[in-house]
Amino acid sequence: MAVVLQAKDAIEWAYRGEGAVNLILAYCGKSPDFVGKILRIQKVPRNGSESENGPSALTMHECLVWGELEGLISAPTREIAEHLYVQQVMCPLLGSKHVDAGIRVLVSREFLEAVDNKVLCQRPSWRVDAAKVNPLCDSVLLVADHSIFPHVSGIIKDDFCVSVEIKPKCGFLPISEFIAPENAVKRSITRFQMHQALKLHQGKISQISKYDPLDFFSGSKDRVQNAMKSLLLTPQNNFRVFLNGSLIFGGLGGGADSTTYMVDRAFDYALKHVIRAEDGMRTKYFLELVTESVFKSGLLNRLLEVQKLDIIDIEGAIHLYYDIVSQPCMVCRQKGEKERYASLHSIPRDQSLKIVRDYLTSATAKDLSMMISFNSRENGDLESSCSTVYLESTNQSFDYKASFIDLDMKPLKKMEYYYKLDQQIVSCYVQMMRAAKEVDNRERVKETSQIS
Ligand SMILES: O=P(O)(O)O[C@@H]1[C@@H](OP(=O)(O)O)[C@H](OP(=O)(O)O)[C@H](O)[C@H](OP(=O)(O)O)[C@H]1OP(=O)(O)O
Ligand SMILES: Nc1ncnc2c1ncn2[C@@H]1O[C@H](COP(=O)(O)OP(=O)(O)OP(=O)(O)O)[C@@H](O)[C@H]1O
Ligand SMILES: [Zn+2]
Repeated sequence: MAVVLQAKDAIEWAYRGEGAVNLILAYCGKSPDFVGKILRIQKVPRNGSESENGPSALTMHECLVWGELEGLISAPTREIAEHLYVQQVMCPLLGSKHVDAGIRVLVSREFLEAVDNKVLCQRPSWRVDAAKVNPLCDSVLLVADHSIFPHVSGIIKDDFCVSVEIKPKCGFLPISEFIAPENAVKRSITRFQMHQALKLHQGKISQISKYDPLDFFSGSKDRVQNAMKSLLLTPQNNFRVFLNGSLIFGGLGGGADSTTYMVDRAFDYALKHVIRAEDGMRTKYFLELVTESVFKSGLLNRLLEVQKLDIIDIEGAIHLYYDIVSQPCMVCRQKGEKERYASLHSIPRDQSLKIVRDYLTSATAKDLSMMISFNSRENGDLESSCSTVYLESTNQSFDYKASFIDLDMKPLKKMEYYYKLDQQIVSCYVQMMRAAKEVDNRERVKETSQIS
């Protein structure tokens, strides 16, 4: 008999965090069906009406793009279609060992309302203002809790588990021939770095991140280590650390400017049950441990391949989008350069569909996060289904498990937004660089005139 979570069950679920689209609850009860799991519950924007945002299946054009997936066209709701997407697209690409697609659990409206009320005071206020739990969902996702350590028997071991969450963002520079000459900077500066300038300008962050995705994906241990140090200095929504499921570093509830993290000594101290080292040294060794496991897992090579399914950049893919939705191409119209993109507008439909499908898959891969959980291996621990990593600095071995989370399908209609955002990011960056150069020049002129 299928379980349907009721209002009374809400007490056993505690707020864990959230992103823009989903609310995450961790199980704190005793039912073996739920121990070690989280619930991923869809939210709905407060400014949208319930019926507009209630469960609906894919659009007609999305069915064209994703129609080859088994059961997709007949999927009665978007949630079911998205679940199929994770199972059939993202799992094979990223490796089923690293993805828990989860199972759908039925919920009553009363359960969703009870949860919404219960977690209200724990959520960041700007997230509360933006969205609430979608009361119209009839099911939610039950997924493994990657912030605690899984064990062979399914039983959670009674010791310390530390886990990191990293949102690496796009790890390569585009080389598409369709990038307009005025946007050539995209070939040499990462989208992440340029986006930082826009976020700063919009007041979404107070400081530019020191993190460079190219370091993280470089394949060089020193550069990965560098990326880890930068994440520690400016975590934003790219870096979090949990101890036994509780956040000990990084911002709760996502968002770009996280400031609610432990700093320096407190974080170092919190690691004392995990990293055997003197005060002040644990953070450094912990970063070494993460670097080592990121390296050993080979996860980034795989992720980069999926990100690189975006071969012609949004500046190319947008033209195919307009063909798929049978609308006049707004970009060609706006640019008045029809000839330049004529080759794109004349490719066979099945190829357009594949390129856009790959673009959207890549968009998921550019936005997902990875979680790596660690459990110290004691001498007596013989049996382990996990990979192990050795931390030379402290002479400790750890079991670790690496997983990807947030593998949502990106809506096809977001293509227009992606194009606009891309142009906005580049133009803001170019303007900021120009302004910085002018200031620089003025200072130089001033210095020269002072000397002479
Ligand atoms: O466009 P980006 O790179 O800002 O990515 C968005 C993320 O912003 P950030 O990583 O902070 O820059 C954004 O993250 P936050 O809400 O800022 O934590 C979302 O992940 C968004 O995806 P979706 O709309 O929830 O499906 C993300 O949108 P997608 O581009 O992945 O659709
Ligand atoms: N399986 C999991 N195990 C442990 N923690 C998780 C899991 N899934 C999500 N979380 C936590 O909840 C947070 C929000 O989850 P998620 O990224 O899935 O939300 P989202 O709304 O889809 O995000 P986005 O804003 O990127 O669209 C994550 O950053 C992570 O800290
Ligand atoms: Zn066009």
